[in-house]
Amino acid sequence: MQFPVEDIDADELARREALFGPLADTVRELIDVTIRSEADEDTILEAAQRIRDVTKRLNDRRCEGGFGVRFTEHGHMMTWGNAVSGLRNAIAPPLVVEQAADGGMCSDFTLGAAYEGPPGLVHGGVCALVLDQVCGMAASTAKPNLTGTLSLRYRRPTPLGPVRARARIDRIEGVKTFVVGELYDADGNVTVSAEGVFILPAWARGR
Ligand SMILES: CCCCCCCCCCCCCCCC(=O)SCCNC(=O)CCNC(=O)[C@H](O)C(C)(C)COP(=O)(O)OP(=O)(O)OC[C@H]1O[C@@H](n2cnc3c(N)ncnc32)[C@H](O)[C@@H]1OP(=O)(O)O
Repeated sequence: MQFPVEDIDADELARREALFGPLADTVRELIDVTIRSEADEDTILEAAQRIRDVTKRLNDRRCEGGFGVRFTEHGHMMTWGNAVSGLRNAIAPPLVVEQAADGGMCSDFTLGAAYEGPPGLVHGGVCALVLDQVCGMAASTAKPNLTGTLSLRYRRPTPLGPVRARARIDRIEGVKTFVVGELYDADGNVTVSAEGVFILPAWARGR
C-alpha cells in the first residue's frame, strides 16, 4: 500500500476542498434525482446527453486507479475517494465522523433514495458499509487497522432518513482491536449492532 505525500499548504488544501466538495455534492443530487425524477422523456434524453458531454470533459485529465489515501506535508490525511466519507466521492453519503465524549466515534448523517434496499428502508449492505467505516475509524485512533471480521445483527429495519452511527473500542489484544458499534434510527432506537475485529497487518507492524 502506498500513501503519497502531496506538497500543498493549508490554503491549497482549502482551495481543493472548496472546489471538489461542491462537485461531489452536485453529483450526489444528480444520483438522487436520477432515481426520483418524473420529468418528461425529452428532458431525460437531453439530461443524459449533457451529462455525457460534461463527463467527457472531466475525463480529459484524471488520475490512474482510485484516489488512494494521500497526505499533505503537514500530515493531513486525504481520504477523498473513500466510499463512506470521501469528499470527492458522490456515492459516499458522506459521513463526517467525529470523536464522541466516550472516546469512540460518532456520525449523524442522512441516507436517501440512493441507499434503499427494501421499500423505504436502508439496504443491509449499506448498514454494513457505514458500520465498517465508523468501527474502523474507532479502531484506528491509535494505529491504522484493517477489518478482519465484522459481525452484524440487524435488530430492526433502518428507515431512510436521519441515521446515527456510533463505535468504540471494547478491548485491544496485541495486534487485534475489538470494536463494538451501532446504527440508530431517528427515534434513537438501535437498528443494527456490530462487533468487529480490526487488525494491524503483518506488513505494517514495526513501521
Ligand atoms: C495499515 C492500513 C492502513 C489503512 C489506511 C488508513 C485509512 C484510515 C481509515 C480508517 C477507516 C477504514 C475503515 C474501513 C476498513 C476497511 O474496509 S479495511 C478493508 C477490508 N479488509 C481487508 O481487506 C483485510 C483483508 N485481510 C488481510 O489483509 C489480512 O487477512 C489481515 C486481516 C490484515 C490479517 O492478516 P495478518 O496481518 O497476516 O494476520 P496474522 O498475523 O496472521 O494474524 C494476526 C492475528 O489476527 C488474527 N486474525 C487474522 N485474520 C483474522 C480475521 N480475518 N478475523 C479475525 N482475526 C484474524 C489471527 O488469528 C492472529 O491472532 P493471534 O494469533 O495474534 O491471537
